[in-house]
Amino acid sequence: MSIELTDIVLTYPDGDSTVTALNRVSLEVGPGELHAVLGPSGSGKSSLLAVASTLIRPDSGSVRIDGTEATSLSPAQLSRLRMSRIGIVFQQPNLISSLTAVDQLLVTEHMRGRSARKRREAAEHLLAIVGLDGKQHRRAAQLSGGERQRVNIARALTGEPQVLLVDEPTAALDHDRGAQIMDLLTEITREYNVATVVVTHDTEYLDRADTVSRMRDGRLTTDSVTVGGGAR
Ligand SMILES: Nc1ncnc2c1ncn2[C@@H]1O[C@H](COP(=O)(O)OP(=O)(O)OP(=O)(O)O)[C@@H](O)[C@H]1O
Repeated sequence: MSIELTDIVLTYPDGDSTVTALNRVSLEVGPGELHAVLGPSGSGKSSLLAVASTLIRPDSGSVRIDGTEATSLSPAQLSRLRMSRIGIVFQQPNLISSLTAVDQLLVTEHMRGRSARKRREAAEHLLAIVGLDGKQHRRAAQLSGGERQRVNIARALTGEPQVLLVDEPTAALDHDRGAQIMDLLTEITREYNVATVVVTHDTEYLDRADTVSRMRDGRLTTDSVTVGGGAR
C-alpha cells in the first residue's frame, strides 16, 4: 500500500477539555487507486489530510507512507519523506498572481538541483499533462478558476509523488469544471500509479472514485463495494 493509516486518534485541546477530530481511523490506498473521503464540515476531513501528509503527528496510531512508518521519524526525516513521496493539492490554489503558470512550478523545492532548461521543460510538460498546453506562460491572474486548480495539481506533481492528497478540489468550481477536475485527478492516478485521497463534502463526483469512505464526527467507515471505474 502506498498509504496506510491504522487506528489513528487525533485530539485538539478545547478549553479545559479536548475535541476528538479522528477517532480510531484506518485507511489504506494503493498505487493507481482513487479514494474519496466524504463528510460534512467539521467531520475531520482536514485533520485526516493533515495526518496523512505527516504535517500533524497523531496522538496514537500508525501512518505508513510507501512502507515507511512516519510517526517515528524526526522532523528532518519527515520533511524528506514529504518531499520525495507526497503531493498536496490545497483547497485554495494559493498561486502568486504576478507569476506565470510555469513559474508557479519552478518556485517549488522539487525543481531545485536540475539545470534551468530541464526545470523549464519539466514544468511545461506537467502543465501540458493537466490540460494547460499553450497557457503555460499566462500569469495566474489571466487564468480561470478551473485553470488555476490545474496549476495547483501540476505543482503537487513536481516531486513525482507516490501519494497525492487533495483537499476539496471542486469546492470553488461549477459542475462542468468540477467534473473535469475530478476526471483529471482520475487520469493522473491511473497514469502515474499514485495513491490519491480526495476529501470532499460533494457527493456529485463520487463515481470517479474506486473506493469511498464516509467521515462523521471523526469516525471513518469505508463502503464495501468499489464504486468507480477502477479496473484492477
Ligand atoms: N486547531 C484546532 N483546535 C481545536 N479544534 C479543532 C482544530 N482543528 C479542527 N478542530 C475541530 O476538530 C473537528 C474536525 O475538524 P476538521 O477541520 O478536521 O473537519 P473538516 O471535516 O475538515 O471540516 P471543514 O470542512 O469545515 O474544514 C471539528 O470539531 C473542529 O472544530
